[in-house]
Amino acid sequence: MTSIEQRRTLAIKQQQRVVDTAAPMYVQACPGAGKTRVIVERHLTRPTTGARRGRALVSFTNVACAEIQQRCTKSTRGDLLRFPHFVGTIDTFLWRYLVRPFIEPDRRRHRIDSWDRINAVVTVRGKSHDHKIRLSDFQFRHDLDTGQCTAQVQQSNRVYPVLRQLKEEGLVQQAEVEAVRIRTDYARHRGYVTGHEIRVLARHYLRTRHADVVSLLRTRFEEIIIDEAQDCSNLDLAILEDLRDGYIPLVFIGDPDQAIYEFRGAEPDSVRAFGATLTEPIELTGNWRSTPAICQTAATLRPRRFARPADDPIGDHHDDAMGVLLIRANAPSEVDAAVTTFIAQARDLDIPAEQQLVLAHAGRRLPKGSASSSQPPASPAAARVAWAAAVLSDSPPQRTRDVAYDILERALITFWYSDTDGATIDVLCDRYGLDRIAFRRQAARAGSRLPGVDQGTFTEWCKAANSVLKQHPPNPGQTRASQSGSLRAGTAKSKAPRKVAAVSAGGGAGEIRASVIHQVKGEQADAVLVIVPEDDRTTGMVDAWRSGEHPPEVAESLRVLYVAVTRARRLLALALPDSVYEPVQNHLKAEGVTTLTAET
Ligand SMILES: Nc1ncnc2c1ncn2[C@@H]1O[C@H](COP(=O)(O)OP(=O)(O)OP(=O)(O)O)[C@@H](O)[C@H]1O
Repeated sequence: MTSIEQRRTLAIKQQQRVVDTAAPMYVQACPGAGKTRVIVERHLTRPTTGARRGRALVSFTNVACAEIQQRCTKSTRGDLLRFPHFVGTIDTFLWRYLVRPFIEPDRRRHRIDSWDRINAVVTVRGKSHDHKIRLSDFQFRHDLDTGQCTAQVQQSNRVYPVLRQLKEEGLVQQAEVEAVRIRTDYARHRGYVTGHEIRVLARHYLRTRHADVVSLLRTRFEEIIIDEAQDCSNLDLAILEDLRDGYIPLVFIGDPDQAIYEFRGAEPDSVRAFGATLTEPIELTGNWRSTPAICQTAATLRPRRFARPADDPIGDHHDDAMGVLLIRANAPSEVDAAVTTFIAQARDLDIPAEQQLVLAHAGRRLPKGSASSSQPPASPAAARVAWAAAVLSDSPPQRTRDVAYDILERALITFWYSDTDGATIDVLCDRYGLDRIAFRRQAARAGSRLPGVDQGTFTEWCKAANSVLKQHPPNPGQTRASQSGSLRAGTAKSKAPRKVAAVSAGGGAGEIRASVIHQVKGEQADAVLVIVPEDDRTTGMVDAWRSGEHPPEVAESLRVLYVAVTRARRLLALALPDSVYEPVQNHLKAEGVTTLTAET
């Protein structure tokens, strides 16, 4: 048996190879392999040629970009984040280098990072009332052959209540068709572009002005590193194929087993196939994050056709003998008891609350009252303003603060000028002659004077909030266009404002965090509880897990489970219904995974 030092040396050698090898390169990394560290190291140590030629580090989320930024800054190399380099999201990269320079002068486009920036909402007429879902709650897919766009509601805590109603009334498909219609209208007729349109345009310019696009990129970048490559959609891969064919050096680094955006066309086979056109994969197989039992459990979840030995646990918990905790939880009501058991076990291991994470595939499976505070409610406007007031009183991260100010600014403009949908705050400021910076200051002042969310009913809160808005006219001497922009409690009249705002008390401090799995990609926690629900797919999914043959209808569910399991550093707990409890337990045991049982 090789010693831990030897195993770490091997893993560091693998990482070093990725740092040193010239592009093009395909890197297939296991969970916890330290991809970000390797990418930053490459950026720190490999020179670029020429003062105006840099490296592009492209990722899919702001969180991943922030991590890269933090590490460069920590190494006192903040210069590596600026010109001629690029560190940012794929959306910004495509916009800045493949779209914006080529837009025809007569076709104005306004880039927005989310459809929430123009308050775009999909309305579907229901039996008793209209159902509203934010356009940002849909995922879009582009058919490469026909150019046709389709939409799907994205699972999240905030979308669940309305999604349930739509399902009950058989209106989901209608909502999705309407989402495509609204999106097309905003993009075609008003020139707004978000990630999807940017990709469609990038592909268009790659086809119509291929030589120009490729020449710009080759002059500007030594290489382009694509992090979290498993999230590439079919459209992203088509764009990357064009870049590869233009001899642009690509470093394509990811973990296809963690591909969980199949609807967008992020299919692990396509990601692997594209990677293989660059080079033979360089593998990172050392897991710096998890215990041996967690690495073994992850290995059981990979499809047989890509089976490989469990990744090597080489981090701080490499010799932690803790087994995987199995908890029975049948009815949704038993989930709370499972969480209590999990917390008790985590406490026994001295794992603090902020290192405990409860995960489920869909928001409705999470324990009651555990809604995440980081996203505002979908509607009504008054609930969003209450959310903004509540989160701003708790020193939120910059991104949450920006969303909150955006909501307050919109509330103020709506209060004074009525309808604001379909335009960004910048456009509205232009329209009404407001100084953008002064207006943000005013919205911040109004926000700080909004009533607290812990007293009275929501009707009372709205009344008090309206009088605050009334004291903040955007222009001196302003009169209201109409009364229609006042905040209204709607059906939440007698509810507590905090509940309507969906913000947990104390901003979640000291409380356990719960999330849908899609929202914790790339993160880690000392203790993770994964809730496996009882539904019509559970048995099929567990059968596939046991056999290693993953048919298409459950393959992505198993990858989602894989992502969840691999977030854990020390304690992994699975809450399982009776129907699959024994099969999972037996399977893990047969695969040599130590399990612990707990009755709730
Ligand atoms: N060479 C190393 N020495 C010590 N710790 C390391 C090393 N490489 C990575 N780590 C640590 O391992 C942990 C996992 O790294 P990271 O989060 O970058 O993994 P990842 O490859 O992005 O995983 P995933 O895809 O599962 O999110 C981090 O805490 C990181 O600091």
